[in-house]
Amino acid sequence: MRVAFGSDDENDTTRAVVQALTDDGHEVLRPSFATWPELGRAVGLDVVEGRADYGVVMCWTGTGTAIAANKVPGVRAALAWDPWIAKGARLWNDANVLAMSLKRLAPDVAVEVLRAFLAEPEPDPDEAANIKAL
Ligand SMILES: O=C(CO)[C@H](O)[C@H](O)COP(=O)(O)O
Repeated sequence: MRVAFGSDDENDTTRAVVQALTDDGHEVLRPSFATWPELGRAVGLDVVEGRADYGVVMCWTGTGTAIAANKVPGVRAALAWDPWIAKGARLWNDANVLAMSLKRLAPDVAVEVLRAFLAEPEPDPDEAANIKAL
């Protein structure tokens, strides 16, 4: 898949996420930005304008980039910190952008969260009306 990735800082966790995307055969897009609000918007635009299938945004907390991405119409960004939350974001919310904290997730946990998010191909049809109402 094509995954747009942006992070406002770099550490072992962000490097592990990018490495996992590459190892898993995804095409990684790296939009340019200066600030974390721009980062969320740039990744969100890559998704809604069709350059990427999914987005991954990271900042110290994950929250700011999630809010910024969610300001882009059509983006459903979810802040996730464990694989179950990430899976649920895809399954029950049809999230198209994953947001994670680069400070609070260990590299192996962030990679597990990432893989859980990208492994869930289709939302639960029972949630279609709720997702449409978002
Ligand atoms: O977590 C964040 C936003 O939610 C940012 O990463 C954190 O606030 C640091 O930003 P800056 O380097 O611009 O001060």
